[in-house]
Amino acid sequence: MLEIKSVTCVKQDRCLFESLSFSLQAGQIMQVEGPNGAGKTSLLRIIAGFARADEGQICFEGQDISRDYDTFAESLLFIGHKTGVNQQLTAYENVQYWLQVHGYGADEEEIYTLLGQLGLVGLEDVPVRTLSAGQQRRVALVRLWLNKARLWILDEPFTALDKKGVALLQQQFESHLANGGAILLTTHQDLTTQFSSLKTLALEYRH
Ligand SMILES: Nc1ncnc2c1ncn2[C@@H]1O[C@H](COP(=O)(O)OP(=O)(O)OP(=O)(O)O)[C@@H](O)[C@H]1O
Repeated sequence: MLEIKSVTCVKQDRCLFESLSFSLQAGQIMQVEGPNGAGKTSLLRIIAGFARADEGQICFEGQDISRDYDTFAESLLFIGHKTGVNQQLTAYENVQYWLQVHGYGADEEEIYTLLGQLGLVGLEDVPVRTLSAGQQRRVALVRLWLNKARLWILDEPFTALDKKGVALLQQQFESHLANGGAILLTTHQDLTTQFSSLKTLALEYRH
C-alpha cells in the first residue's frame, strides 16, 4: 500500500534521517520510535504529504503521492499530536463539521451514540475548551470511527487517554487492520502484546 523510498530529511542543518526505506501493506501496523527530536513527527508529515523530503519518494498504491495528491488524500486520515479540534465548538459540532468537510454522512443519532460510546455522555454540547485533555483527545479520535480512509497516520494518539480509552482505541485499530487498513503511528505505548505483527521503525537522535 505505502512505500517509502530513500527518504532524507534535514532540519536546521541536522540530518534527521537519511535514505530511509520501508513499506507498509494492508492489514499492517507500524510504530515509529525514537527519542524526542529524532524526527518522528517530521517523518509522518512527509509521508502525509504536508512537508517535502529533501530526497526520496513516497508512493501510495505504486504512485508518487505528489502526482495526484487529492486521490491520496482521500485514502488518508492524519491526526496530529495537536488534536485539531476546534476549542470553541462543542464535541457534536466538531464531529458534524469534520463530516461535512470530508463528505461523510452520519445522522444526529449516530453521532450522539458514538460520542456516548467514547465516554462523552452529557458532554456532547459543551464547548470543547471546557473538557479535560483526555476528553478532548476522545473528541479528536471520533474521526477514527467515521472515516473510510485506508491509511491512518497518527501522531501520539494515546496521549492523555486513560486505560479504558487506550483499550477502545486499540480495539478500533484491530478492526481497521482486519478490514484491510494500515496504520502508521508514533506512541510511547507498548503495543507488542496487543499487536503481535507490529512492525517497528527506530529513529536515532543524530547530531
Ligand atoms: N518546521 C521546522 N523548522 C525547523 N526545524 C524543525 C521544524 N520541525 C521540526 N524541526 C526540528 O526537527 C527535529 C525533529 O523534530 P520532530 O518534531 O520531528 O521530532 P520528534 O521525534 O517527533 O520529537 P518528539 O518525540 O519530541 O515529538 C527537532 O530538532 C525540531 O527542532
